[in-house]
Amino acid sequence: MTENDALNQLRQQLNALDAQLIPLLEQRLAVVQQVGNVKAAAGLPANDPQREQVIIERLAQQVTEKTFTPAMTQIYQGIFAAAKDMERVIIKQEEAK
Ligand SMILES: C=C(O[C@@H]1C=C(C(=O)O)C=C[C@H]1O)C(=O)O
Repeated sequence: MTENDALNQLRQQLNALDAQLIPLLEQRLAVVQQVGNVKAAAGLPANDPQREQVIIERLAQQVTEKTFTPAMTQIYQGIFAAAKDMERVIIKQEEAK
């Protein structure tokens, strides 16, 4: 197998994994949208660092390959940032009403 074949095969594995991840991330964003609606109604801020800390600690327990923990934490920090941006849009829309 050439190096190019190996790269293509690995990228196909990534494509298959992404095909599983994307619908799950979409489901997560749909729940985040609902959280944004609840926070907007309750006057709560998007950012909840304590809750994020709990998620980060749980993922550190769940990750079986411990050398992946920093990368996984980084991924989740990106997820939190995107979630909070979405929530802030919802909260702002509610405040403008
Ligand atoms: C979704 C929430 O809002 C924010 C986003 C989080 C997330 O994406 O899991 C966690 C905490 C909050 O900073 C929440 O408060 O549960």
